[in-house]
Parts: sequence; structure tokens; C-alpha cells
Amino acid sequence: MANQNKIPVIINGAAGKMGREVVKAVSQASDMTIMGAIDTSLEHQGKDIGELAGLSEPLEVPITNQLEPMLGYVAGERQMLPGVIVDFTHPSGVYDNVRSAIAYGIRPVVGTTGLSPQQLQDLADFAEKASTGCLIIPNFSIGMVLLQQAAVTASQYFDHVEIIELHHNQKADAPSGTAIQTAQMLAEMGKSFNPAIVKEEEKLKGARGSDAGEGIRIHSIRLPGLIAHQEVIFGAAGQIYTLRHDTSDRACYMPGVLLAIRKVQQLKSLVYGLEKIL
Ligand SMILES: NC(=O)C1=CN([C@@H]2O[C@H](COP(=O)(O)OP(=O)(O)OC[C@H]3O[C@@H](n4cnc5c(N)ncnc54)[C@H](OP(=O)(O)O)[C@@H]3O)[C@@H](O)[C@H]2O)C=CC1
Ligand SMILES: O=C(O)C1=N[C@H](C(=O)O)C[C@H](O)C1
Repeated sequence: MANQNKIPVIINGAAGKMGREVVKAVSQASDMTIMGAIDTSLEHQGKDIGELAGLSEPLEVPITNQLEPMLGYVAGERQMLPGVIVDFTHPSGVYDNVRSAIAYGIRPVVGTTGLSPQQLQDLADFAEKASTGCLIIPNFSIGMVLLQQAAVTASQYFDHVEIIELHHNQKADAPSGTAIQTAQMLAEMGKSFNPAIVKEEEKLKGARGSDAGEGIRIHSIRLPGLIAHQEVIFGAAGQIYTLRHDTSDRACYMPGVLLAIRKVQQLKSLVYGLEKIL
């Protein structure tokens, strides 16, 4: 396929754990071309992202921390399909990254978690006004979509549920974006969970986890050796129903990321969640 018919992709957070996986996946997609790689980490400035991602050949795309010039450059390449920026950076920078991309007409595909409900609403309003597609996806794995669907089904029959999420100890935000999204899905079922049986008292603050609304609690575990795992545990008299998803390789997110890059081209507003584009 000639380069001008390929989707131009910028990867933000390209030197990170997810960013390097995205570099590998996008470089192997015949309908996409990597136009730029952004990362704020000083030690990786100027390095070739292909080499950093462990590809056999360099991609001749150097890492830079200059987001706005890169957005301007890709937006200026008028003969091409609309540009897409994939963001796997940090909760502290993602809001500004997404606003800047939309301002340049570059469509964001966002995996970074930690956006507040207010920030999500602001970005949805901004994308709507700009008629620009934007995908914000707390979890790109198909297994998690299936777990969430099963949890929604089970929630019709169980009144007691708790969520446990377990991640590597380099994760910045807690609880995970996925756990928050899962709790929201259950909370939207129009009922409250975990009716009090006794008056509880936390002897150590946080012992009962965080309150995600409608009585749903999330417990976060951080340990080296973990990647990303989640359990949704339903209880009723005489039975426990446990749903669990385990990640063993970050490659599991890549089919979802590539799908999102293709789908965001057709959108004119912000869409939240992988399940909406499957
Ligand atoms: N939606 C999904 O399916 C998934 C989402 N995630 C989320 O993706 C995000 C990244 O995860 P992960 O790859 O593990 O993290 P890493 O820390 O491995 O990678 C993030 C990279 O982004 C860089 N960075 C930090 N802030 C900025 C910024 N403002 N602009 C550009 N680059 C920046 C970091 O540099 P430095 O090291 O110098 O800070 C680092 O190189 C997290 O929020 C995580 O929760 C992760 C897995 C799956
Ligand atoms: O930081 C991670 O690793 C992950 N973050 C996302 C989240 O917060 O839900 C997705 C997945 O759990 C991996």
C-alpha cells in the first residue's frame, strides 16, 4: 500500500512498556505508518523507536518530546488520511495531550488511565465541538470485555459483589481504570449492592477498599511479578461466583489498539470503552 493511503500514527509514550508494544504492532500493520514517536523520558530522546522496541531493523523514527510540533507536522500532511495519536503515557499528562491532539484535528486513541470524570466530560465536550473522533479505552483486551459482560449478567442475580485488581508495582494510579469502569457498569444496573448486615468499623483505614458507588468496593494490590489481573467476586448464601482475567503479555492489548486506530477514523465524537467499537 502506498504510504499516502496508510493511516498516519503518532505514538505518545513510545519508550514505555505499552508504547514499545504499540510500535511493534503498528509497524507490522500494512495499513498504518508511524509518523512520530513522543516520550518525555530524557534517557530515550533521539533514539530510534524501532531499535528501542526490539525490531530487527531501525524504523528511522526518532523519539522526541515535542508534542505540538509533531501534531502540527502530521496535521499539515493534507494528502493523507486523518492522523491518529495513540497515548500510553501518565495520568498527569494525558488530559493536556488529548486536548492538544483534538485542537490539531488529530484523533486520539487513549489507553492511559487516571482521567477524572470531570476531565472525561471536558474532553467529550471538546471533541464534540471539534467534530473530532476520540477513543478512550481503559482496557484493550477482549478477555476483559467478556469478563465485564459476564459481571453485568451476574449482577442481575447477585446482590453482593467486590472487585479486586492486581497490578505490577510501577503503576501510578489506583484503583485501575478497568476496575473503575467495571464498577460503573455494575452501578448502572439500577440497584445497590452489599446491603449492610452488621455495622462495620474499619480498624485500619482502607481495610474495606475504596467505595466506587452503589456499595461496590474495589481493592487494589501492587506487587512485582504481576502484570494486570482482575477478579469480580459475587457472593450469595452458600455460593461464590468468581470471574477472573489474567494478563501474561502486553501483546494481548494490541488487536484492540489496532482496531481502535482504524475505528477512530470514522468517529466525530468521544467514545469510551472497547465494547462500543467491537
Ligand atoms: N488501556 C489499556 O488497555 C492499558 C492501559 N495502560 C495504561 O497506560 C499507561 C502507560 O502504561 P505503561 O506503558 O505501563 O507505563 P510506562 O511508565 O512504562 O510508560 C509510559 C511512558 O510515557 C512517558 N511519559 C510520561 N508522561 C508523559 C507525557 N506527558 N508525555 C509523553 N510521554 C510521557 C514515560 O516517561 P518517564 O518514564 O520518563 O515518565 C514512559 O516512557 C498507564 O496509564 C496504564 O495504566 C497500560 C496497559 C494497558
Ligand atoms: O497499568 C497497567 O498495567 C494497566 N492499566 C490499565 C488500567 O488501569 O485498568 C489497564 C490494565 O489493567 C493494565
